[in-house]
Amino acid sequence: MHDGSGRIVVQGLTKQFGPVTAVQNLSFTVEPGSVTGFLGPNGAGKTTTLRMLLGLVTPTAGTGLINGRPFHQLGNPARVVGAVLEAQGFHAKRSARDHLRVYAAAMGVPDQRADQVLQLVGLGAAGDRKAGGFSLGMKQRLALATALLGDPQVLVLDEPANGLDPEGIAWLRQFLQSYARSGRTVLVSSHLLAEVEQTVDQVVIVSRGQTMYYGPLDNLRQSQRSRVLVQPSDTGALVTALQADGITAIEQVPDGRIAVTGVEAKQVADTALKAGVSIYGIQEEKADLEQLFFQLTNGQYAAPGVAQYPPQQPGGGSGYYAPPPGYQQPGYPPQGYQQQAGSGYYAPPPGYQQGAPQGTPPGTPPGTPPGTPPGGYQQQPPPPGQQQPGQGGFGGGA
Ligand SMILES: Nc1ncnc2c1ncn2[C@@H]1O[C@H](COP(=O)(O)OP(=O)(O)OP(=O)(O)O)[C@@H](O)[C@H]1O
Repeated sequence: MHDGSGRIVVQGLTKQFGPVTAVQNLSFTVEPGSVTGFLGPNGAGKTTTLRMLLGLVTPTAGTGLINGRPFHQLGNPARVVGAVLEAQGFHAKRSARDHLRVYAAAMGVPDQRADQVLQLVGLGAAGDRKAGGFSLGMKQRLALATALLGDPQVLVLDEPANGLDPEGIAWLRQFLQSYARSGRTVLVSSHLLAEVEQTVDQVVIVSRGQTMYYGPLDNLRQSQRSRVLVQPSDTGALVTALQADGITAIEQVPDGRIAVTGVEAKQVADTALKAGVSIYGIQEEKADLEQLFFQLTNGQYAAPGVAQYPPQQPGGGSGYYAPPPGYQQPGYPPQGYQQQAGSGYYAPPPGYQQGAPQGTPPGTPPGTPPGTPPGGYQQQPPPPGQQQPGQGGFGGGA
């Protein structure tokens, strides 16, 4: 019926709702044994993608496969895929245990499994309580318990941290990681990078229905480029001197300082000294991951207090303003990621790809060295020793 690989393959998925392109040519692969974060701001197309993957929405184009099959060809899909799209739909007057027993019967697993999954999600003491009286966080846990009933090989969760308190979020992190470490596949969406940052092995970052980054979070982290903020006695003279030294990624920040990207403070200070320019203040600054996420998803430079300037015109005018690292003009493809040397200032962060062209799905495995060019992303061959459904020992099985 299916290949038992536990792999999710999204290939060229597209969904058009009338004039709205909710998802556009999205491609990625989620391997077993890993947690993949599916990240993007509100309206980016995450839920629509998950709904297509789970057979709830018909794609306009492309495919979403689990174990090599579309969802509706999985046979007893609840035994293969556990999914939570929203923590709703509980009968308010039914106890958590009874709710789970109804689902257990429908998918052919024994009643006792209800108590097992209640324990698993930390609701062991709340089994007799009516779901209608549950907090949002408890409903999230109950929804997760429902998804776990069939001891599925693949977990697909849409914003599972919504409504969870910090302790609940910490618990969820640990839970998802151990689930993946047992050889299962976990795909979890969020609009907050910080929420999943400590959990995920790789991320698919989407914006306006398109892939903005796909790869290990570490690669994105290592792509952060520092810049030097400097307060010179003579801005024009320092800029000229820097340019003469071949340093062209320079911008002005609103407080009057200039920001120089891709160099160390010492280099800027040495150039200033050579040019007879005094330095009144100098500081190295590193963009954090959250800023990179904003850049990728909003097309805006998110650092507070930093103005956006048009790209430098070769040889033209005052000509020393350049966009900050990673800056993207609104629209697509983003303009901020261009070649590093020569005409442009910015390299794409490792893993960045332009719209995931159909037929060449990316598939960089965790651990790919930083700096791997987008062209290096290829679909991975099946890893050896794939877990078969029902194996893996997490949660005891049904
Ligand atoms: N059934 C529908 N009919 C029309 N438009 C839709 C439908 N479902 C989603 N959309 C639109 O598709 C786009 C993507 O929505 P989607 O819910 O997939 O985004 P999302 O990333 O999950 O956002 P959120 O984090 O807010 O849930 C939005 O512009 C949304 O309005």
